[in-house]
Amino acid sequence: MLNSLEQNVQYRRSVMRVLLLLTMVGGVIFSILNIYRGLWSLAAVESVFGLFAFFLWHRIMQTMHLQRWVTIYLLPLFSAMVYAMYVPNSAGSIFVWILTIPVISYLLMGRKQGFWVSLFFIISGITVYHFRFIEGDIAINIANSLNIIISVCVITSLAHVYEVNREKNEERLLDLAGTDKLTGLGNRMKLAETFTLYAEYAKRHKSPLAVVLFDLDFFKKINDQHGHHVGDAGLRYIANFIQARVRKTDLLSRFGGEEFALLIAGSSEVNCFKQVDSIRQELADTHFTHDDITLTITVSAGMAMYGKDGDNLEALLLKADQRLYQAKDNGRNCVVDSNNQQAIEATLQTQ
Ligand SMILES: Nc1nc2c(ncn2[C@@H]2O[C@H](COP(=O)(O)OP(=O)(O)OP(=O)(O)O)[C@@H](O)[C@H]2O)c(=O)[nH]1
Repeated sequence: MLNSLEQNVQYRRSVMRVLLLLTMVGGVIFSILNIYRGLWSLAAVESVFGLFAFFLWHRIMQTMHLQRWVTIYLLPLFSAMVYAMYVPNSAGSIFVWILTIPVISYLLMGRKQGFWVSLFFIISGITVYHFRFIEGDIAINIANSLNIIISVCVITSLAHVYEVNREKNEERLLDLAGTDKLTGLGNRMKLAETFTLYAEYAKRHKSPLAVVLFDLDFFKKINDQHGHHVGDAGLRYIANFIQARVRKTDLLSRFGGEEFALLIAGSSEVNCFKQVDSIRQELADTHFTHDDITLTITVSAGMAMYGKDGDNLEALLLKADQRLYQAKDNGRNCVVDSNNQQAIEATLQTQ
């Protein structure tokens, strides 16, 4: 599953590909036409853009610096559109290309940059158009100017509204893709995305980051004895219970069937252990009631620390999972971290 950043990049790569193809075809056709008309400078600019588009054709699908290439390509392209109107003997119909600027810049640069780039080149385009093509009858000039300004406003507004809605829909879809339906918590995708950000921060600031795996004890019994709907309610109850006892910056996600993963950022190992253990203890002391059935649900947990136990999510989850299994072997309803791991191993061996 793609994260939000990658999703946006893929979409822009496809739009850029279409633009490059059109520029290559347009570059060839218009440079031949302009050579024929004796507009050498314009023909040279168009040929250069055709070649530039050809150069970018494969690169744009692989580059890590997509936005940089988009900017390097679009700013001279829009300048060339304005320049094409300025060249003596060029056709007034070139102005229709100016109308494509808001659509192209919103699609490729997003809402904010797209707006400013559109504004700058549209104003430049209109100014050059008036300077080159508007003369004679005042009434016709006013009508021409109004036509141009209104059509530019319509296209820019539509591009703006489209991009705002597209961004919102994309955000909503990614939100849904990262949410577990039963509990409303984040899922594995959300966990992986958040871990990437938190790990980057932890590395840079040398601050602690813990990965905790919780697993409900004897959960199968609850399903078997009281039905799946009670099991589901139990999962929601545990999700809310833990969520209410962690900080807003901690991320609780549903990792699998009856497993939850918790990322705790900025707390030392000792403090994380205390926090997780107090959640476990409080849960064991609390009753859960659903459909007149009252139960006590307990959890076992395994904890791993970024840096000490690994520097990627897979390694940390593996370590936390091993400790979770030790907690299960140790009789359940307990938390295992690197500090009590050896003591537990020793106890288990002497048994
Ligand atoms: N109600 C419900 N049950 C689920 C869901 N996902 C997984 N389960 C159940 O969770 C249970 C997990 O059982 P086990 O893996 O045997 O673990 P356990 O019974 O909790 O025992 P220990 O983990 O060893 O303490 C299975 O019965 C699954 O059907 C879910 O979304 N809803």
